Amino acid sequence: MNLVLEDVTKHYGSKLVLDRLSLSISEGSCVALLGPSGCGKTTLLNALAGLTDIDGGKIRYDELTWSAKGYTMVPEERNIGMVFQDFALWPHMNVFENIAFSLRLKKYPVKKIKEQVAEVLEAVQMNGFEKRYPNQLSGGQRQRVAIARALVTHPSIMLMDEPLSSLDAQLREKMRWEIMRIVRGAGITTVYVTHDQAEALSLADHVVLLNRGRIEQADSPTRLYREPATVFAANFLGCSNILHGRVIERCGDHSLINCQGLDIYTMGKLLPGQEAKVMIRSGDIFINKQSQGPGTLLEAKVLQRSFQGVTWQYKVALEKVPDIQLEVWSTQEIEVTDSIQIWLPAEGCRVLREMSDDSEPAVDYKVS
Ligand SMILES: Nc1ncnc2c1ncn2[C@@H]1O[C@H](COP(=O)(O)OP(=O)(O)OP(=O)(O)O)[C@@H](O)[C@H]1O
Repeated sequence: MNLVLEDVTKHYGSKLVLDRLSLSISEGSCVALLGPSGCGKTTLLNALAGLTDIDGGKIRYDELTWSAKGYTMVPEERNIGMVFQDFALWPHMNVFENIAFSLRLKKYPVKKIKEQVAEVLEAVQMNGFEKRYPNQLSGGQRQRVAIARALVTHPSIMLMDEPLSSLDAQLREKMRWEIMRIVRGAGITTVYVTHDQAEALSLADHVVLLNRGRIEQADSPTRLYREPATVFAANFLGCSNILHGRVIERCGDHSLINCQGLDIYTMGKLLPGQEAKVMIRSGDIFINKQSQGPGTLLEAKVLQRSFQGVTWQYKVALEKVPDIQLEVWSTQEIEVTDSIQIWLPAEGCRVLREMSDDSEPAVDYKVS
C-alpha cells in the first residue's frame, strides 16, 4: 500500500505553499521531510493527516483518495498516528489513560485495551509508568508516551512533526535511536518532519528536501549528502565550497572544468563550453597526500582552523579562487600560515544544477 501524492498544491491566500508535489512513498519506508523554515513541511504533513485541505492535485493511499480539491477525508478515517513537537499529552490523564484514550473512543473491550497499551508501552520501553502523570515524566519519557499513544491503534502511517525539537541535544540523539528502533520494529510507514539535517539523514531511508513548496531532491540520505543535485541542496547540507566555472574537456566519466583560472577534475560527463557550478565537499579534500584516481593537486595556505573534537576544520587560501574549507581527522594538526598541498579527488567534486523558479517540477519521485 503506497502513499501517493500527485501534483499536490496548496495556497494560503495568494501565497503558494505547496507547488505541484509528486511523491510515492512505499509501505514500511521512513521518509524525512527536510527543509528550511517556511518551506511547507508542516503544511504537507497536515495535508497528509487531513488537518489541512489541498486546492489542487490528489493524495491517495493506494487507490483510496484521501484529499483532492474540494474533498478531505477526516483524519480518523485515515488510520494514521501523529506525534507533535509539544507531545500534546493530556495533563489530567495518567500514562495509561493517555494511551488508552483513542481505543476507548473506538469502544474497544477493556481486555483488548489493556493488551494493546501494554504492547506499545513495551515497544517504547515504558512499562511500569502507567500510573504516572505527564508532569511526573522527563521530556524523553513524555515523548515516548506520545509515540506509544500514536502507535496504539496500529496505524498504517505514522506522521511526526519535529518530535524531538523540544528536547536537549543529548536526549535528542538518544531519542533518534529510539524512534528508529520503534518505527522500524513496527514496520510502519513513517513521514517525519524536521529542519535538522542530521536528524533526517540518520533516521530516514529517504529524505525529501523541500524548498519553497517544491521538492528540490528526494534521495537516500547517503546520495543526498554525497551527491546533492542542486546549489540549494549542497548549501542546505552544509557544503560551503562552491566554485563557478566552464567545462574545458570531457575525460571518460570525468570532466575538466576551469574555475576562475583553476583547472579542476570533477565527476560527470559534461559538454565542453558548458557553464558549471562545482561543489567540493570539505570532508573529501586530502592534505599533503593524494588518493587513487583522477583529481587536482593545489598549493594552499592555512588561514584559520577550528577544532571540532573528531576533526579539524581548516580554511585555506588558494590562488585565483575564493578560500575553501576542508575537514580532516583531528590527528592532522596543521598550524595557521603553514603552506600545504591539497588534493581534490574528482570523486569529491560534483557539478550542481540550479533550479529555476518557473521550471516544471518534472520529477515524480518514488521512494521505497
Ligand atoms: N494557517 C496559515 N495561514 C497562512 N499562512 C500559513 C498558514 N500556515 C502556514 N502558513 C505559511 O505557509 C508557509 C509554509 O509554512 P509551514 O508551517 O508549512 O512551513 P515549515 O516548513 O513547516 O516551517 P517551520 O520549519 O518553521 O515549521 C509559511 O510561509 C507560513 O507562513
